[in-house]
Amino acid sequence: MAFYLGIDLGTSAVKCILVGEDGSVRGSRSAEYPLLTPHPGWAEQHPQDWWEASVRAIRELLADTGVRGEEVRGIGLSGQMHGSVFLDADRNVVRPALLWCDQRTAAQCEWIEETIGRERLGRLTGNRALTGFTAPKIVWLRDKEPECYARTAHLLLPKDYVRMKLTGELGMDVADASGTLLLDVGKRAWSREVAEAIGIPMSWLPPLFESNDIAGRLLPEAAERTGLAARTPVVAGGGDQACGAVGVGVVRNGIASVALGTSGVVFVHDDSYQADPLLRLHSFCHGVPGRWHRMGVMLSAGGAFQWWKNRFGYEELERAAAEGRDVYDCLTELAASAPPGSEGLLFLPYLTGERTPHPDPLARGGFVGLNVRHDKAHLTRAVLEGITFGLRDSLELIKESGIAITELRVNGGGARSPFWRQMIADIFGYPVVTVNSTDGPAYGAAVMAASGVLGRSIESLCGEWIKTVDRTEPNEANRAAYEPYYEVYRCLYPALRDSFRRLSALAGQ
Ligand SMILES: Nc1ncnc2c1ncn2[C@@H]1O[C@H](COP(=O)(O)OP(=O)(O)O)[C@@H](O)[C@H]1O
Ligand SMILES: O=C(CO)[C@@H](O)[C@H](O)COP(=O)(O)O
Repeated sequence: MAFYLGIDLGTSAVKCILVGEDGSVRGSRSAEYPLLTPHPGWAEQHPQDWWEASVRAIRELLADTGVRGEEVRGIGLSGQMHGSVFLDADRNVVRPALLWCDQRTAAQCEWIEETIGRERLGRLTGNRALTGFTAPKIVWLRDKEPECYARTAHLLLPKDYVRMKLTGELGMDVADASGTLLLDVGKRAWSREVAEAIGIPMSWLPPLFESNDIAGRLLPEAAERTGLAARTPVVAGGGDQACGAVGVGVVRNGIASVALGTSGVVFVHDDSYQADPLLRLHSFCHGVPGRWHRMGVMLSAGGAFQWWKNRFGYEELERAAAEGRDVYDCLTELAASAPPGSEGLLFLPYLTGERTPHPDPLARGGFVGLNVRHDKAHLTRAVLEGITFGLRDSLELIKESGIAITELRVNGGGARSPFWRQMIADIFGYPVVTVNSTDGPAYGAAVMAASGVLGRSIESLCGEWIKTVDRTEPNEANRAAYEPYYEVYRCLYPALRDSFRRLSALAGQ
């Protein structure tokens, strides 16, 4: 049988899956790597760690499944977006990569918008300068580490580094390149005008591909390390949001997806290029050739729930260990014992700053409305509700743009929870659908590989391989109960914005 390997280079781990030619998943394997936070608000990783973890996960996956290297006919890559991999002329890593969730570049974003002009930047790239994006990271390097800047000769995004180790080739797909702020998203080509305006050498920017283009073939040394066959085709792949959307079949107008990973994303497909006139949503190329998408991105969605579990979920951790259950399931069970609205308690999930709809690295979290009746169940439910209200903000921007949505498909770790899926259906007011492929971005990367190797369209493979398995309808009583809470939630950030700034200054952040 022929198999396609999907590699998703996440923020905490790389996940590799093998998909058979009928679309079924034969097996998956993950390998973790550390996240470095040398200063508050900074987030870095060593590209070499990504490569070593990928080698380990692929080897173990082949051993677990008994699939032979020669049976893998194509490889596709998905990855955390925006991270800056700086390479010297010999393709050695110059310094650890700055990641999508790194917040150090507020001054550089301001400088870029002043230098180019926000309106002109929007016209050229479809987007604003946001702290997570790649171009501000390059400007930061020039400002703060001029020796590293002087040694740099090539720029890649995280998964492109792994592809370079697999194939020896430099390259980037237009979906992931959209998050650099250096791409003319409408034309699917580098924007010389932007690069020159902010002084980024065009020679640093690699060749561009569509996600299902074959961007190289496996090197003999990479074949030896991974157990795959030399010369196996490797497609360009895409950023994890585009791959995740393909992985749940969001490849035509009308279907939106909600990704509950560390970040939280509401994603809609666009047949043609449509930038958000006010630049509140990200407007990017899709992983489907000749298609685009818009999305709103929350920085801490699943990440805020993970924080709650790590800091306050010790009883549930113990119970989960004793009963052989998932700690998140114990926490959602606890949350379900409080009513919608958590009896007057709201949670703001901006624990690592925010992007959509409040592009503010200094935004912070909080519980508002606490009273003596509240216990851990209320607080846990409020955390999930606050994250979901934050995602609803992105949905509202999408609706304001006139995009008609008929169905929401969920992916990411949070989508495993039926309780959270019901909450999304109730707060968003749309049916929430899960599909047979639960491996999200890694599955989308495998679809891209099959598309490139077989010469079939991504849409037709999605149509054949991806099926609905569960549908959660909104509960009208809950929906009505949530609505007034959402109205209050929306007022909180504007009211607290200045206090967040003062608190960040007091904490030296
Ligand atoms: N059973 C579950 N119930 C609810 N949320 C969950 C569950 N399992 C995982 N999660 C959430 O999903 C997040 C991880 O999602 P994942 O897609 O693996 O993230 P990433 O790719 O960013 O590492 C966790 O931080 C947690 O918030
Ligand atoms: O910054 C973005 C999208 O713009 C994030 O989606 C990152 O690409 C990684 O997110 P997780 O998959 O780790 O949540």
